Amino acid sequence: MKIALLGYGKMGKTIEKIALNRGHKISLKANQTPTSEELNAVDAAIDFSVPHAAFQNLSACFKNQIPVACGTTGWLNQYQEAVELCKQHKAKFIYASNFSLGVNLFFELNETLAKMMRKFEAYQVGMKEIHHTQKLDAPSGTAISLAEQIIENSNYSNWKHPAKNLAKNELGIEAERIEDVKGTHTITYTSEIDSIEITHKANSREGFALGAVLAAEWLANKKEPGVYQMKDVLNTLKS
Ligand SMILES: NC(=O)c1ccc[n+]([C@@H]2O[C@H](COP(=O)([O-])OP(=O)(O)OC[C@H]3O[C@@H](n4cnc5c(N)ncnc54)[C@H](O)[C@@H]3O)[C@@H](O)[C@H]2O)c1
Ligand SMILES: O=C(O)C1=N[C@H](C(=O)O)CCC1
Repeated sequence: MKIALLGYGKMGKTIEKIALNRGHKISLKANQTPTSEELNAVDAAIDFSVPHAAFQNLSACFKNQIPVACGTTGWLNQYQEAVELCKQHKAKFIYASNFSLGVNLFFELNETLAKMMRKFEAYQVGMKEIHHTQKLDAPSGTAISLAEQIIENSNYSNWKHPAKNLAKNELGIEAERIEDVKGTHTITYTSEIDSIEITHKANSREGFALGAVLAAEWLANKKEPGVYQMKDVLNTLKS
């Protein structure tokens, strides 16, 4: 299929390699919001741009009914508005804070662990994410997704970054920036007696890129318009 890459930076370039290997054509590489004319020449769009541009790029896709997979983080204050606009235009949309298979398995592990630990009040939960120094947002989108899963399955009521002066029901998220780190997320349950820790470490950007291409393929083949999740894509691949 013909793909538009909205954002041709580190991720856009990695996605291009994976998409070409899977037989797709990159018809547009844009570092600005695409025009309707540009969008109407493609079958699907993949947005890995910058936080302040994501909503505008998505709106352009929805208005032209171009299926769009969005991996850009740091714009979630406009997510509900994007959902409404997508529905209004009967478009197809997936946002994932993390498209990699490994992190999506880690999400399942995180949810299960949170459910297991819910009744053990002696344990405090902490979260830390580490990314490269060019990252614009903190905490990472993945850390926010992980925190939301824990909050849904525990007595924590909200997350806080930076993780300072935490109230009893606040889950602290620490963020560190180190040259060239692709993405590491650690969740720790600590009591006076011991600690339980789970970590996901991305060794390259290829996992994110493959997941995004799979999501764009899935959306382009999907008949029904709607707002979908990476879970829907992975469930289809499993069956
Ligand atoms: N969901 C995931 O799996 C996942 C994985 C990695 C990165 N990300 C996110 O993807 C985004 C991009 O990451 P990156 O490492 O490629 O960043 P990057 O800075 O290397 O690339 C971003 C690109 O977007 C371009 N850009 C600026 N304004 C634009 C606009 N209006 N329209 C389109 N493009 C525009 C920039 O010129 C740049 O080339 C970030 O938000 C990051 O957090 C998500
Ligand atoms: O490199 C980035 O930037 C990443 N962003 C996503 C996030 O914010 O969670 C996914 C991991 C890499």
